[in-house]
Amino acid sequence: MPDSKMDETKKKKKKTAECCGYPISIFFIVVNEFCERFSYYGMRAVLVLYFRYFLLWDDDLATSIYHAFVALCYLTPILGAIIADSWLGKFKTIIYLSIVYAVGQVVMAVSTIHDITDANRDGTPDNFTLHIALSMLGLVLIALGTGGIKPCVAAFGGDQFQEHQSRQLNTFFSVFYLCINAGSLLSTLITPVLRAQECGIHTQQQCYPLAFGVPAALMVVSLVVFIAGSGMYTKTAPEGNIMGSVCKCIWFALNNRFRHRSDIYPKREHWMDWAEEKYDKLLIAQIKMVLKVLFLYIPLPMFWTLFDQKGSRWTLQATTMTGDFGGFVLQPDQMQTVNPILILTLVPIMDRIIFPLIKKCGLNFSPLKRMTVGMLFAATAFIAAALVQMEIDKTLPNFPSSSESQLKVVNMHSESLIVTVPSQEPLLIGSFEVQHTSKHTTAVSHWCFTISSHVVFPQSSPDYITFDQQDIRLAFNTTPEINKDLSLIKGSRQTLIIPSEPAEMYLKEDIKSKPKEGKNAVRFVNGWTAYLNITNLESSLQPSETSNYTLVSQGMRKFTLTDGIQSCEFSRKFGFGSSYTFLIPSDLFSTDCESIKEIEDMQPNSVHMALQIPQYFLITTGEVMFSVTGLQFSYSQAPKNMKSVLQAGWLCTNAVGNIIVLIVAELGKLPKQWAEYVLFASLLVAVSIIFSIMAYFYTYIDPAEIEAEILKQQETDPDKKKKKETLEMEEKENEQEIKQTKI
Ligand SMILES: CC(C)C[C@H](NC(=O)[C@@H](N)Cc1ccccc1)C(=O)O
Repeated sequence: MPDSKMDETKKKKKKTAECCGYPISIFFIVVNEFCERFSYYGMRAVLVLYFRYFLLWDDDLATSIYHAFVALCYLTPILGAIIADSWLGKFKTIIYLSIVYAVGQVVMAVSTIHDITDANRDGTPDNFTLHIALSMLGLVLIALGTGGIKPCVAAFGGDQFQEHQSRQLNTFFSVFYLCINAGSLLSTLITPVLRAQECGIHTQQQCYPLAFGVPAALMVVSLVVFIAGSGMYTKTAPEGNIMGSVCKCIWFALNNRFRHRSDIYPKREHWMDWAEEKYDKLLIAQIKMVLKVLFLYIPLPMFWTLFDQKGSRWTLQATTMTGDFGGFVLQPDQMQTVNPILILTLVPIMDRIIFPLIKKCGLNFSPLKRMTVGMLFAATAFIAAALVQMEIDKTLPNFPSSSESQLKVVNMHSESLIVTVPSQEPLLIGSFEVQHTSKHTTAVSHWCFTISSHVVFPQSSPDYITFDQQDIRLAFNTTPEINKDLSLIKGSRQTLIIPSEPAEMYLKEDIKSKPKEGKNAVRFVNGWTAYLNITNLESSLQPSETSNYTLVSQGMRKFTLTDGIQSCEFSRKFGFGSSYTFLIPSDLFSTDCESIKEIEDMQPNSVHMALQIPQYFLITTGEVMFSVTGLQFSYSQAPKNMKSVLQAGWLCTNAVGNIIVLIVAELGKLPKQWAEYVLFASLLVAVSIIFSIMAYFYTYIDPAEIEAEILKQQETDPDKKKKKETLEMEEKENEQEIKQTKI
């Protein structure tokens, strides 16, 4: 950096106003970060639902595009850092990219207004292509904006501190992290509520425009707050195409080293020293500092691979648990908010109590040691998750394997039936009609058998049944006896519905995994003599017909049944993750829906979501030790002109971690979820051991000190002094020439 520029920066630094030892400009930066994170996490909280229920994409497409977007948000920091450090400087980069970001949020919000293409006013968009195109454009702009400014804001915040404020500088990164989490916590709580409102010009629909509009407004506020602090910032000027110079310098060093590979040339201390012939000592020293830190970052993505699974695997785990906390009910995806809540409590506890206590005990808990311990905490969190999973597995239904089928028989005929199936005791199934006095007694039997290859029972056997692979024969004691060949689906659960006319029996496939998002799957079998309309069902039910499953949320749910003339209401309280088949009898209306019987296809979740709190506590403790320290470390170990670049390198470890999650999800899982958790925990322990060895060999530096020393050396070095004087003379001559041409 030319001396004149350094002096300028120093002079500007002296002028900064302070409050309680902190530069006042910091206030604008942390408020800006709070609003920006509100905007980002608020939009993210409703994004998958928008894909799924507005654009009507299937689950796979919705989750893939969502993860691709998140990964892009952590890859674009490189671009932002290059623009900031080489061209515009951090201040201008933050302003320009924030504008791009705010425009992206507005485009996204506009894309969610169904009325803009709903010409026939049926409540659904008529031109999905336009909505998709707008939302994709919005997302690309958002990814560019959020990722682009991310490395600049943290580094710009650090730049506001002067040399005597090193203690405050460390606290700044903690406060910065608190703001991130306060913003994300509020938005993840608020935006889903906004989405649940109804709004629209022609028809009332879920209010996505409000859910995306509020984050857009917050991004505009974030930009305004940042600009408001403009007069108070310390702005370090960019030093031309620094990334270009770095790449050229590395290339030259590698080339030069290769050309001088013979033993006759004396060895140099570092391979970058082979650039000395052409490049400034200062630049070489700065590159060495950056490369040393980047090398240390190689194992870090593994931490994020585990950390990012709390948004996917752990939320899925929560869907198999119950969230009834007595006074309030927590939805599975709301469990994630435990992370920012814990951050808000753990960061001050660590900063004020734990770390000072460790220091008092005389232990050197250096940044890299903290990061290693953070990784180990994350690994333990996954062990805790595995233990919870084992508890859940005990309560899960015994689903058939791929070579098995499970069959349940429901008798809605007016008399009891004896059903015989291969290798089973004949079953006496009470008539639906005669058992309705006891509401919860079900006319059902449920058993499991393995479909083996062709088996022939002796012809003389009284209950002879032949089944060939998945084909089975059932015999009923009706007169005349009914024999029915049925084809079962392997790896599936099915119900044989025997209606009032047994010969018309049919198979209906049952739910074979826990319903999504902790919801409950319900279906009805119509034993009433005419068609029935039931609220929440897609279409009306013909006599003897069984509806498809429909999902209902936890809590008291009411269903109205009507045949067009009479109607009655049926209410039931649901827990989490259950499944029921409701049998509608022929005396439905005379008993005012009281005679409806239920069959529990799948019992409600019984393991409580509170059991996930230890794993959240462990991973968040790990996050505070790893992520807050990493942010601080990346700033403190970076040379002045590459602060944003190193922040971007740090964020890149997160992007790689996210990509690993995507690959793992694609490759498939281990048969047992708990085993996968243990595998990830073991991998992270192995990686943290490698990292601790690498950290052992790392020497902490003060980049500013090294830079100042090299500059001083260069001042006194006659060769360099001469070079500098010639350079300055050349510059002056150039300026004069330009002036003359203007005249
Ligand atoms: C992890 C990021 C690189 C850093 C930071 N994220 C957090 O601080 C998370 N604890 C935020 C969060 C909020 C809600 C649900 C999960 C995570 C960031 O976003 O900058």
